Amino acid sequence: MNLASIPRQELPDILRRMPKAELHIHIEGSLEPELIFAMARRNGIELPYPSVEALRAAYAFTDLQSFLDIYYAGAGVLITEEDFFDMAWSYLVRAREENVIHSEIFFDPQTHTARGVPFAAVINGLDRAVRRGREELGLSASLILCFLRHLSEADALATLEQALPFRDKFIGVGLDSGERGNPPEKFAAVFGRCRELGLHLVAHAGEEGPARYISDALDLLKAERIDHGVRCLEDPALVARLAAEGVALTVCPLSNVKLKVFPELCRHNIGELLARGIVATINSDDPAYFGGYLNENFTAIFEALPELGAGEAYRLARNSFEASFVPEETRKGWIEGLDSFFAGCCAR
Ligand code: HPA
Ligand SMILES: [Zn+2]
Repeated sequence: MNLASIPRQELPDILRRMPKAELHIHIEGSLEPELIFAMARRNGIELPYPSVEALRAAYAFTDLQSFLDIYYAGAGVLITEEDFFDMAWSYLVRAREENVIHSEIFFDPQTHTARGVPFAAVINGLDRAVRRGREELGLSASLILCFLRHLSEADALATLEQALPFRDKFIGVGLDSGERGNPPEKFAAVFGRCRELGLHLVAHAGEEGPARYISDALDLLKAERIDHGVRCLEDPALVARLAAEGVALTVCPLSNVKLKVFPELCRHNIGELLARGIVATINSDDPAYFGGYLNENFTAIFEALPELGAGEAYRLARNSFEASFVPEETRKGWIEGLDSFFAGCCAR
């Protein structure tokens, strides 16, 4: 397969059409302003914004915390099982249109249970959408429960207890929310317990927090993947370790620019991460808030970085399958499908 023979102008179309997995999407971050207004109306909730446009105009973030404030406020319209179903279904339909064939979806139960929404309403709504997605869209999807790191470990442990009766409805746990001042070690005990339970483990680290949080997430939490992780380049020994151990990073280019992790897309380090042999992937994070779903993240970053070509497109899609939590056989089948897709592109 001579990927170098593929002309650069064909890349946007190839990026959109190629099969891929998404491994870093917060389902609450897929809640579009239109859906926020529809749910507020049907649940009798008054929003502090007069219109969809006014709400969208408020999406001018200066950092992670300024985003989280508005993201948690938006999630306040989610009340019933139906709301959680509708949110997830709308994401899955969109993902299918973008040729996402597998998605590992984060959800933040504490954002909802703290408001009195039953845990069962959250997970049953999401699970119903995931199952319908498999059946009707042919899209493989699973759920990852995230603990909010600005809350206590005791709160995370209590959330895990609430989740255990639904153990078959999620495949792993993650760690999200404000990173600064909430280091991985704060959650070592709850991650230890999740590990004993056979859950997959991931953690946000090295988005706003230092490179040290990435190594601590690996050593103290035994995280199998790192969400974001882009600040690893500040520590050359860590970069060598990530590459040698094949630790995947779920990178989110549009999110990184909106939250000022990088000043502009053309300054993003995804090209360098790949060049150093890191298993990097592209993801949307919170697409309703950051200006694009998965394909928009791909096309925008490829347009911004001249060092990304067809070889990198193939590598990123392949990494997304290799880093996914599906059985080896499934992964192999998807990679064969990807190989045929790219062989077709070379032959044209
Ligand atoms: O990018 C993120 N970082 C931390 N917490 C989050 N919750 C939703 N998106 C994010
Ligand atoms: Zn995230």
